[in-house]
Amino acid sequence: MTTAVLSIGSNLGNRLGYLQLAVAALEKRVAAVSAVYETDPWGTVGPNFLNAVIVASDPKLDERGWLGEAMRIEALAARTRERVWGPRTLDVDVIACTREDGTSVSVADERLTVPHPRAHERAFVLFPWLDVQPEARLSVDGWDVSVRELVDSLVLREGIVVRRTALTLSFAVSHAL
Ligand SMILES: Nc1ncnc2c1ncn2[C@@H]1O[C@H](COP(=O)(O)OP(=O)(O)OP(=O)(O)O)[C@@H](O)[C@H]1O
Ligand SMILES: Nc1nc2c(c(=O)[nH]1)N=C(CO)CN2
Repeated sequence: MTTAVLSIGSNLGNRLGYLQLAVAALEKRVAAVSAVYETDPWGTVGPNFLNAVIVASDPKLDERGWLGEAMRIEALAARTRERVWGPRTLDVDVIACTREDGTSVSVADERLTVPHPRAHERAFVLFPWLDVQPEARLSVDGWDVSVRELVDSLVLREGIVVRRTALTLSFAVSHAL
């Protein structure tokens, strides 16, 4: 059993519909879903994104299984990769992964890096993450830091660059996994 923090984003087509597709595709494994945020493109140009964060648990998946799920769900949204960080119907990233005993997964190879190596500098990940795990912590360059502190320092440096919307994503509540 592992629990994953997944970041979802869309800036092409029916953005809210694609985020909802991602939540629905995870079915009863979804434990929590953040608010939906409208965000300026970070590190790229193009249309604004809608972003959110999902917490999901699965008794059978490890971190590589979650990457497989992320890719499966992107394929459901007909995600294409024309250029790096180009507009996309749906992006699903594995931000962090925790084992049943509470320990955090740490891996880095050519296919998968967890925690996600750029999560700590992305307001579009950190703000929604705090909605669903207010006490979340993240390993950054080997240092264990609170996500709230990361958000506070981002706000000091860049100001508020994400906007919480009234849009919502619905999910099936599971009581027994
Ligand atoms: N934690 C992770 N989550 C998702 N993909 C990852 C992760 N670590 C490594 N990858 C690899 O990154 C590859 C490229 O992913 P993708 O094209 O979605 O990048 P991106 O989301 O546009 O950029 P970024 O990784 O900066 O968010 C994937 O094929 C996957 O193998
Ligand atoms: N606002 C925002 N900017 C981005 C996003 C994203 O989801 N939201 N994803 C990126 C590559 O994964 C690059 N830049």
